[in-house]
Amino acid sequence: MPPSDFKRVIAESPYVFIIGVAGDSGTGKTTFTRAIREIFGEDLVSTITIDDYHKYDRRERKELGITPLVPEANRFDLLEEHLSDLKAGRKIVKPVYNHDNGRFDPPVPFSPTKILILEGLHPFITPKMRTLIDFKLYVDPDPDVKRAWKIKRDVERRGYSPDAVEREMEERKPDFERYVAPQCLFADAVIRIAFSKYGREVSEERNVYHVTLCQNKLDRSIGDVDLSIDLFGLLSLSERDFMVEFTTEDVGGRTMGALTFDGELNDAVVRKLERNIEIQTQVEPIDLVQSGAYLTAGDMAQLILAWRIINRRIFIESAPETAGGEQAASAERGGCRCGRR
Ligand SMILES: Nc1ncnc2c1ncn2[C@@H]1O[C@H](COP(=O)(O)OP(=O)(O)OP(=O)(O)O)[C@@H](O)[C@H]1O
Ligand SMILES: O=C(CO)[C@H](O)[C@H](O)COP(=O)(O)O
Repeated sequence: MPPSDFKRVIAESPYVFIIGVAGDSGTGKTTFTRAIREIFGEDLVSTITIDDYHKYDRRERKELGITPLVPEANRFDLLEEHLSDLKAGRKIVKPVYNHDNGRFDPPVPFSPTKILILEGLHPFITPKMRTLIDFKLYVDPDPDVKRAWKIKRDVERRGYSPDAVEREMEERKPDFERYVAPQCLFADAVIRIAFSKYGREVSEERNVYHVTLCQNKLDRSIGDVDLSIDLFGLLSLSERDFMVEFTTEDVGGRTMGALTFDGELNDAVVRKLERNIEIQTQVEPIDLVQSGAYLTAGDMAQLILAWRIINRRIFIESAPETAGGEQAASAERGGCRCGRR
């Protein structure tokens, strides 16, 4: 199938492709799937947050003295049932957890779309969930980045005080290490985020981070989307710092390809990249960057990741029997946390 046909093929196919995004609260799960939502649009993509499958409300968790990170505090049996239904094209009635008041709202009907993003603390926790998910992403910011994002978000949007957020993060840490972090062993891609090597203020003021995308090798490359540009020429023209590096990294005993970006690319580079993608995929220009603005390392990682996910989806179309299989990684590799902590 030529790459330019992929959007139509996905729209017409009965296959429900599930993207699982794992990571702690406020770690960028929604942010890093933005390109996918922008490319395919609301008709084709919907999102389920696993928070909706908490077993207890906030008050009950407090009384029981457990965090939402403990698997028993969640209804994974119901989530498995719902994922199976959605995968088979059936509607579900989904619970709703309300972060504003810490209680459950009435359940809502939810219809399957051709691309379903499942994001939360535990998307890869059970073998059945791992089998149902077609592409697994683990988002892994450095602890200091995670702290800064979480405080900003929870103070500004969820009404907590900075002290309360810090305290909660400390309390959650053991459960995070025990139940959430090991899931990176099952991921097809791991995104690591650190403050920019060009200075923390560059991150805080301009959203520029040092982003590494660790990836499994491709099933089979459709490889025809040429993201290549005359990097040296363009970087020489670039008004701001930008770096790109390719190495390999050990992720829980697996060797993954690691593509790192840091800094910003200016308008000329962005337009050329967008034009390349547009010509080769026939998708609308991906408006990640406003005119005259800069493409950050994080935007770049999103684009590559989006293309990687599309690649996996197309592979399934041509070899459906291989879909949803357990990845090579196994929790038995034991204890390792993405090989870096
Ligand atoms: N790449 C990024 N660059 C800058 N800030 C970011 C980035 N990713 C996340 N953030 C910050 O962290 C906050 C949370 O991000 P996001 O909503 O993507 O996380 P999440 O993991 O989906 O959170 P949750 O599951 O708890 O809703 C954002 O509001 C933003 O302030
Ligand atoms: O880990 C989380 C996922 O976002 C939240 O802490 C969990 O969903 C509970 O939410 P709240 O703190 O609003 O009661």
